[in-house]
Amino acid sequence: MRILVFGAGSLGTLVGGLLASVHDVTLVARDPHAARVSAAGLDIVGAESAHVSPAATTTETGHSADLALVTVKSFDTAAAADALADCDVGAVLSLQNGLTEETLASRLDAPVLAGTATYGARLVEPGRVECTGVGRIVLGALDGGPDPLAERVGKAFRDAGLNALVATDMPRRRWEKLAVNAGINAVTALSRVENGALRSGDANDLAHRAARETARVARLERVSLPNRVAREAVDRVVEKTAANRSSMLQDVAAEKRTEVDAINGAVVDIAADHGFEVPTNRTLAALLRAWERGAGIR
Ligand SMILES: NC(=O)C1=CN([C@@H]2O[C@H](COP(=O)(O)OP(=O)(O)OC[C@H]3O[C@@H](n4cnc5c(N)ncnc54)[C@H](O)[C@@H]3O)[C@@H](O)[C@H]2O)C=CC1
Ligand SMILES: CC(C)(CO)C(=O)C(=O)O
Repeated sequence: MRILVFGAGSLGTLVGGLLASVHDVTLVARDPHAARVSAAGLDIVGAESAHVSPAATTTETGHSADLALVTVKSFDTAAAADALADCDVGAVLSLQNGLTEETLASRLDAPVLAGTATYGARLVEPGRVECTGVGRIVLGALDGGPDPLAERVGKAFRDAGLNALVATDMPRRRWEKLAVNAGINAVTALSRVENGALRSGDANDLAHRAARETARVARLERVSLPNRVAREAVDRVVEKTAANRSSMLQDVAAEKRTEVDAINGAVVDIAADHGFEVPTNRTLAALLRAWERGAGIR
């Protein structure tokens, strides 16, 4: 399969690099990473290890591929979609956090698949990516149901040794992941704690409230996600990732823009479309945006 990875930073480089053992992969990245991969190949280290040689370029448009993986941060999704609109791609799959597929689908002709990724990835230096945890990629039709295209993509991922599952209930899975991110990311980022600090007490209560509101908005969107399931998902992920610093905490620590708009912000916006108020998500989003403005990155 000819696969274009749009936005090869940490996750895109890891997944694209693993896919390159079997498929024809092109990483769209920024220099010096793109130049280094072109010149000397890519080292994958950590929980996965390989040396592979995908193509790498900073050119964003004019590509032709069977599949485009979108792995930019959520706030770069619209720009990525506009660049992909000037490519010839058979399908698009987002592995991003937050609700980004709608942005892609509204700007692109190609079918857009939904995806979630729990692999851990860190770009250590140009040309070198660390797999910090072997997770799973789940993908499927954006509106749910069986999908032959998703099956082909899932097989292509498994052929390259990736742990990939094709699911027929992506709407529920996306909203459950959103509830987990809405509950964990903002709370850990604002209080500067590891995920495990959300096991109990006020922080656990706050994470549950954000997740419960997200589940309620999911149901307004006709996605069946009971409050209990969302709360339990938060607790399960907190337990499993207790020693992790959430991606949003890492962004705040590095004084980088966060994905709050596509997580708590998306919950607020979609709730508002239904005339519904989500005070916990609104407060978390407002605090993070205030921090971003104060840090001069918004
Ligand atoms: N890193 C991880 O372990 C995981 C990340 N995710 C999600 O995956 C998405 C990506 O995360 P990361 O890889 O960590 O972020 P990242 O910031 O390391 O990678 C994004 C890359 O896209 C590049 N980019 C943006 N616009 C571009 C353009 N127009 N042309 C070329 N390159 C462009 C940036 O330079 C950056 O290197 C996020 O939504 C994140 O939440 C999900 C699961 C795990
Ligand atoms: C699941 C969780 C919360 C793990 O840290 C995550 O997705 C993130 O940090 O963005």
